Amino acid sequence: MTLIATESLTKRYANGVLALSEFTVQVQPGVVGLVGANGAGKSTLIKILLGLVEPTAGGVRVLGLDPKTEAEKIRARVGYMPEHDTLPPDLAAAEFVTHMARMSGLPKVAARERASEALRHVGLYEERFRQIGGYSTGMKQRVKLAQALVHDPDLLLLDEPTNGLDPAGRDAMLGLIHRIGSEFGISLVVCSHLLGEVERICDSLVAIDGGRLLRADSVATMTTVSDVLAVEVSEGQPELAAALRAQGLPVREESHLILVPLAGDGTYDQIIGEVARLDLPLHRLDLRRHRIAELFATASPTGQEAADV
Ligand SMILES: Nc1ncnc2c1ncn2[C@@H]1O[C@H](COP(=O)(O)OP(=O)(O)OP(=O)(O)O)[C@@H](O)[C@H]1O
Repeated sequence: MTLIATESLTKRYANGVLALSEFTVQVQPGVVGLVGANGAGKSTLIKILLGLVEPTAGGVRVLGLDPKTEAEKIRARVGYMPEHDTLPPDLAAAEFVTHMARMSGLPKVAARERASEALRHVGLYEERFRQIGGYSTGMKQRVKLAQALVHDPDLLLLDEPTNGLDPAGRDAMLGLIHRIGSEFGISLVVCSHLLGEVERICDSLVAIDGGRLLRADSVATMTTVSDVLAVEVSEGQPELAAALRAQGLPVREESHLILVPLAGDGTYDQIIGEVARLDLPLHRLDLRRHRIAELFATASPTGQEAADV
């Protein structure tokens, strides 16, 4: 079944801001990245999917349901992890997540059990009776994830789940998201302006720019091999680049890589020949993959921000 389908979805806020414009997309189950710069319209889309914000025009379906008339059914099957910290500092994580389970309609005992289970999944089982106010940012993010998971949803919507985390916290959160997708079989939509993160954990990607759909495709398709060779040597990069230029190759350098457009097998031979002649340690010589960031390179300046990371 299609996870999310929108048809010419448009949202204009009361202040005149056009947050989404004629946005049409079909998203299949899996781990889906929703990427775009700040202000691109990601949160607006999430809120429309949950029935929290009404679209100005157009159609939308989540798990085949209409958020306008079936918001309650959607919330029973969808978990939402908001971007900002909305957690009650005076409650223990176990109390809060149990409360959220009760709000989803679970009976008392089942709610308590499911809360413990969800907190165990996110790695907070041992700390579950401590007050949330004393938690680190990473632990708070995990409480937000546990409350989104507690009613065993079919779909999780995560808004910037790695916000405010240090590199180790980010890695842990991304690992957790990946595990939820692969082990629990739950579909996830992960909102992010960090393309590298999305590339790492998502099966497919919806790119949004200025409220418009830029592209929706599988990550594998977007990162197919290009016709540019990437050459990496651990020393002597300037000498090698100069030698290849002297051979007439249109060489470009990008940090530790020399990039050479492939023009038949001869290009490989020319590069290997020069590496051998200069006696340089060759680390890498292969066709470069397209990167998701390239998507935004030709988009508007707002998209550029997303392409920078
Ligand atoms: N309640 C609102 N009233 C008026 N304008 C809004 C409202 N919410 C969002 N906007 C505007 O709509 C546009 C899209 O915002 P949105 O929050 O959906 O983007 P986003 O991609 O989620 O960005 P971010 O990552 O910064 O949250 C922005 O210009 C924003 O200022």
